[in-house]
Amino acid sequence: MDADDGEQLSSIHRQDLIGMIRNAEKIAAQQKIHVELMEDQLEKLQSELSTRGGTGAGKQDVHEVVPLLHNNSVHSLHEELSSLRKENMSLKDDLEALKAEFGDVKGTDDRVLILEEERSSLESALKELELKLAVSQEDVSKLSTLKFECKNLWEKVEHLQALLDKATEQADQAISVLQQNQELRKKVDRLEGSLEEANAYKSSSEKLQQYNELMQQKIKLLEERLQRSDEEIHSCVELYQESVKEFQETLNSLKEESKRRAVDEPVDHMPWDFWSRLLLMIDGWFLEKKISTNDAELLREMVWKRDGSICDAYMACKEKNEHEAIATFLRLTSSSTRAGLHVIHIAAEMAPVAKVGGLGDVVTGLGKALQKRGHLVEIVLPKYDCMQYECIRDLRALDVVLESYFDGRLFKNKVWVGIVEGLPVYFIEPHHPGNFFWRGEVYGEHDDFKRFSFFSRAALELLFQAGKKPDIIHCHDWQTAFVAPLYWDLYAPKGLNSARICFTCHNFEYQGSAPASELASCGLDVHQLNRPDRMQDNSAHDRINPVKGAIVFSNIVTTVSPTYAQEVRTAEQGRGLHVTLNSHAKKFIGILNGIDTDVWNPAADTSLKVQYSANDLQGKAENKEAIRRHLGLSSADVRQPLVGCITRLVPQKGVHLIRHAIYRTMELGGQFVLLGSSPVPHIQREFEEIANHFQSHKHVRLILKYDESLSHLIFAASDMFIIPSIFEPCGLTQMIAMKYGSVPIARKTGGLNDSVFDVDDDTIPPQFRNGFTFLSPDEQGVNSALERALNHYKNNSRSWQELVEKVMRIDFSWDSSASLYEELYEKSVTRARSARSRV
Ligand SMILES: Nc1ncnc2c1ncn2[C@@H]1O[C@H](COP(=O)(O)OP(=O)(O)O)[C@@H](O)[C@H]1O
Repeated sequence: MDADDGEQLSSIHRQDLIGMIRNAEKIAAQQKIHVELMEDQLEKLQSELSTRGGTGAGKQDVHEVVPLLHNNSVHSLHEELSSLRKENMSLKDDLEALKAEFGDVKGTDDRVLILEEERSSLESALKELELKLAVSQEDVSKLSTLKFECKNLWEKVEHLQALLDKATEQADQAISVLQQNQELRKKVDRLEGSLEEANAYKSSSEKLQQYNELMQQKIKLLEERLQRSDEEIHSCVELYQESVKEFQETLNSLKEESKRRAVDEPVDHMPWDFWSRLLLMIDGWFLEKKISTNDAELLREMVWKRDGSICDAYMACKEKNEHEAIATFLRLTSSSTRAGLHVIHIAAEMAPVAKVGGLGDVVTGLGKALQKRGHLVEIVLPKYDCMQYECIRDLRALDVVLESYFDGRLFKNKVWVGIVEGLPVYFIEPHHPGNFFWRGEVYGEHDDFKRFSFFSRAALELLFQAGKKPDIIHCHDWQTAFVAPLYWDLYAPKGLNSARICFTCHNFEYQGSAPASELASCGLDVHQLNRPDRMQDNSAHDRINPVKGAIVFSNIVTTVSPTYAQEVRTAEQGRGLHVTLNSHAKKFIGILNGIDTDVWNPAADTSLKVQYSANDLQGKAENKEAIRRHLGLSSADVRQPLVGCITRLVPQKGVHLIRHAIYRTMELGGQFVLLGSSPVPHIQREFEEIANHFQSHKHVRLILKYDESLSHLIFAASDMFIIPSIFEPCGLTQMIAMKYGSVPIARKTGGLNDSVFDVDDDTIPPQFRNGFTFLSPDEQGVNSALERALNHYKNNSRSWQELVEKVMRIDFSWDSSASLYEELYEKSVTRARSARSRV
């Protein structure tokens, strides 16, 4: 509107100015004409005057009149003229000024044009704004409907929230009911267990009663017989005297025979390495087709019996070439008798060459213990790139190619032999493009299922092609669980049928289940095996479960402690397999692991600063001092208790309770050393932060790595050892700790419950009490045991020392556990033999 006004004003002003100019010009023109007319009149008058002045007489008059006239009119004319001129001049000036003003007006015109353009652009912008206004008005109307809807929704949400609150309340009630149910379930399970035991006890006491009656009858008979024989005795005395003579003669002949037998006694002075080397040499000859199956079998048995003649033969041909050596050995292949069982372990771990956890310790410890008891024990392992090769003696590749089936074709394998801890070991190196055991790790690869199903099949193929006739094939954990179905489905029909299968599950948390189709790669029939009573996973029907397969297909199923064997038969700890275990309960048993006392013996442990024993504990104190110095901990107080912990840092081990124990020990005035590492990144990070926090602390140190020799030092140096596991199938560290005089503080679960008994528990016979235990897996639980232990240590040093000596003397060797395995093996083999002979 302003622009319009301006424009209007300026156009009026302009027109006025033009009008004024035009008027001025008109007036100027008229004035000019007027001036010209006046000038013409003036000229005419002048010429008239000059004419009149020429006549004489008359001139005087005229001169008199004319000058008057002339003077007046000319003067007025002049005045008129000059005023006209002035007027004209001022008009000209005005004209000039008007022209200048006109020029300004023209400039104004241009500005007006620009303003005009601006106005039109403003106009279009205005239109746009109007449009937008219209749109936003529409939006506003929509918004108000939305607001309305929103309000409605809000009311509904509030209503739902109320319902949710109600539902949560009900769910809480349901959970508490569920928990009560679980408690009840547990109680029922326990009662069932007790009932079973009571039944067993009842039946055995009934048998005992029958037996007593029988015995009494027998005693009666014997008494009668005794009376009769009294009478006979007299007559016999004579005979006896005669017999004495005869006996003397027999005795002499027996002495002779015993002398002869002594020559055939097993050679005990040769180390196990020697016998294993002999065995591998014979197997090598057989696989390289240099000796026959029969000869190999006979020679193996001689080695197995530690026969003196085969030892002599080896000594005799030490310097000879292979051909002569074979000839010497073949001369020995005369008749021989069987001594013990032939046991072959197929496993993914073996300490110390390929150890990740307790499984490795079991394979070696049990293997050595069985070997000592007179059984022939062999181990089959994958040939990992990351093995401790320095722990293998006489490692060599056999000149033979072992072909085994996988994914529809045959793959070549290289077979290596070597001796580990005195045991003969076969290492299988697959020539498969997957480079299965060339990963720098034992486990944790994306294709573990493939890697270990391949290995299980190749291991059986090796036994088959080597013509072995084992009594027991013992497989471990899900990695070699495939052996059980492979043996019965594929190898027993081929002729490798002498064996019973024993499967040991070291931890039911790891079951290796996979999509069913993956089972076909190793040659198993998916269709036949993916069934609820065979290998089908109990919670996912399109998956197969190798551990379940081994439970179903093995003759003996064991786990690593009696308490864990009970625990895994419940829904909570069986991880889905409790149903399977319960339906195969007859062949399922828990046997507590032992520890390898050749490796874990403070009196002979070369990793220690000073060796020591229960009879002389001075060395233990020196090791404590040494580790404090080594780790930069304070040594100011010799009596300050040191708590140790060596573990994989995984949830099973109660990592949050370990963390709590570190801080609580510090508060109670103790020192804490943790050695451990975690495959779980966030746990590893969390402990790295704690380690950094205590980096230069005087009383706490965390070493986050795997370090075998440091572990020996910590066991020896610590006064107490904490194991707050959430669940623990067996656990070895509590036993190792005790062997080294470190008193265990442990949660009552699995194998810990079978090996650690509380010093304050009156229900346990005093001779078995050996540590501090707690039941509830929480901080209060840890505190209660930790505080009791530290108080005992501080306030009763005499009694503490007695406790240390006592725990060091407990026998945790493999001897008793190996004898239980031996018994299981023998029973199973005997059953199979009698079944075969019946057929
Ligand atoms: N960081 C470590 N460094 C050295 N040895 C370790 C470490 N962590 C665990 N170990 C050893 O591994 C074995 C653990 O066996 P066990 O107690 O049965 O637990 P798991 O088999 O569940 O790991 C023990 O011999 C223990 O000394």
